[in-house]
Amino acid sequence: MTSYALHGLYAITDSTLMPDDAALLEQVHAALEGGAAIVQYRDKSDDSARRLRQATLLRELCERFERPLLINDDLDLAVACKAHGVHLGQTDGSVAAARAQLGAKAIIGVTCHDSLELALQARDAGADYVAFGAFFASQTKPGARPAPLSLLPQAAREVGLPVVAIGGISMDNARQVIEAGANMVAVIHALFANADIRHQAQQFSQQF
Ligand SMILES: Cc1ncc(COP(=O)(O)OP(=O)(O)O)c(N)n1
Ligand SMILES: Cc1ncsc1CCOP(=O)(O)O
Ligand SMILES: [Mg+2]
Repeated sequence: MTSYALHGLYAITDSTLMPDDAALLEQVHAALEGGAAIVQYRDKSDDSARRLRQATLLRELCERFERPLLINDDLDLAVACKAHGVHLGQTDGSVAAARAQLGAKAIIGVTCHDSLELALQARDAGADYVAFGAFFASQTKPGARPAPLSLLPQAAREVGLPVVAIGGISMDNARQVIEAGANMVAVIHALFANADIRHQAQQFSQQF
């Protein structure tokens, strides 16, 4: 069981929008000031030294705000940088392995695409939240499998875990997924491509 609130804006980093350490830290700092409840380090590069350095810097920054840092895809990196959790896609490893490595208090999230069945499996395996999407067209991941809004009320009723909505979430549609049952909105482009990240984070956070 985690002691962090799994509710509100879930900010996910993007190495193209944050090309170096300074930009990464400045942009995530602004998102935290604006009220982001959770941060995920998502970096698809194979530069392991940079990944460990940046993840460690972000974990220290998040701790100053008393917010959790999760690592996307990479359990070993999560362990190495002492992150507060990990986000696992369907091919990113098991919840059991993550729990064994990270401990009982870690936050483990699982991608469930458009499938309630995958969410029930993730819950039974010990996940702390489930993530569905893409609900809208995503600039960051244009090929992401679409998910219908009708999944959210079902998931809120049947899974019994906090629910994350992801994929093309913007200030124009965040209310739709929240009203349908999402406890968190995971956002990349509409947050970090904005000229005023702090204000944008405030706007998203105020939707809850
Ligand atoms: C909060 C959250 N939800 C879903 C994802 C997507 O994870 P995955 O399907 O493994 O895809 P990649 O992000 O690894 O491309 C996520 N990262 N975070
Ligand atoms: C990682 C991921 N998984 C489904 S959509 C997506 C990208 C979300 O980014 P954006 O908020 O820019 O659409
Ligand atoms: Mg993944």
